[in-house]
Amino acid sequence: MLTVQEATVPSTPPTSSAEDCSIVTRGLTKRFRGGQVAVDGLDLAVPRGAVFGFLGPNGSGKTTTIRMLLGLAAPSSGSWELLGVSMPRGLPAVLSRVGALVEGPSFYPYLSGEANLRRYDAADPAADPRTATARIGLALDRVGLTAAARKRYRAYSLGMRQRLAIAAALLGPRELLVLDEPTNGLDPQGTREVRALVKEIADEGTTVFVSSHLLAEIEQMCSHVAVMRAGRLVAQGPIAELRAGETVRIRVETPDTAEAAAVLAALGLRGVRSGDGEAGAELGEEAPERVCAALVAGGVAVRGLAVQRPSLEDVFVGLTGEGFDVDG
Ligand SMILES: Nc1ncnc2c1ncn2[C@@H]1O[C@H](COP(=O)(O)OP(=O)(O)OP(=O)(O)O)[C@@H](O)[C@H]1O
Repeated sequence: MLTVQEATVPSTPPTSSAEDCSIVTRGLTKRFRGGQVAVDGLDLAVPRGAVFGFLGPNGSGKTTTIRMLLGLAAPSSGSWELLGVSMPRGLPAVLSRVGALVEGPSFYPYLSGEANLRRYDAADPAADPRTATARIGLALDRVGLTAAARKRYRAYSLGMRQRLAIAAALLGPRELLVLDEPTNGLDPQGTREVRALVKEIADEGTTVFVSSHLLAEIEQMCSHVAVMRAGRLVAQGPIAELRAGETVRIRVETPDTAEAAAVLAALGLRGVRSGDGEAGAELGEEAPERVCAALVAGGVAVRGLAVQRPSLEDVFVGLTGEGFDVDG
């Protein structure tokens, strides 16, 4: 279920039932001491098994929300559930089922990846030292670092470093993985590695909640998205549903613009436009190859034909009436 909310209108709770969700928030709000409202009445519903993109420009409240979800910051008002358990009371019971990468763990450059994980695990009072070796081996395997386990951390590439940080969040079996801007500061190769890893982890059945200020990244990685702006939720839902409302257009490059427009109109296509060496229309249910055949049969010299799908950014602009002003 896609919900779109005006930044100025109080948000309505999403309709997904709480049992089907790994994260639910109701009216979650954080007001800092100076009076600044960083998160304002947030109603999130993160379905189990989703790769849920939490998207918003820098300063829109993503980290503050994640910190509240994990019990690292106290909300000013509102409530939330993780894995169906009411928080913050249930935190001790639930946290071992939740892996998180928020303020990236600091690793020792002179120790190997494996030794770093060993230290990290030893610092967790909830982790059983008797199973440490097996769990560390499994976590390294999951992030594809088994071969580099004995290599010193300082010799790791940026992507390997971030994968090790994710391994640290996977030192036990997790039902939910929360990643705050996991590709921040990575080169394109590292970004690809992390993106592929997130997909693999999700394929194994773990719900992944991942924040980013990069729309393209969320688009490539996630099944669902929530968009934040200035502490408020602007839209949330499955990306496929966001896309379902989009208008796909067909564009013909031709010197015969008037004739092309006539053929498009004769096919019953809506929104026909022509001029400046091209003609176009909304594709609707029509197949592009049929449009092409009709143009050629109609004597139109077709120099180029393109099906234009709006980017997710265009969809958001259409939904919210505003641009999505983010870096990258
Ligand atoms: N401890 C704090 N005290 C006062 N204001 C804060 C505090 N932490 C965050 N803020 C403010 O709250 C707002 C939301 O910040 P937050 O870090 O949650 O945003 P974000 O979307 O995660 O951005 P970024 O990607 O830059 O971290 C910002 O305006 C920020 O300056």
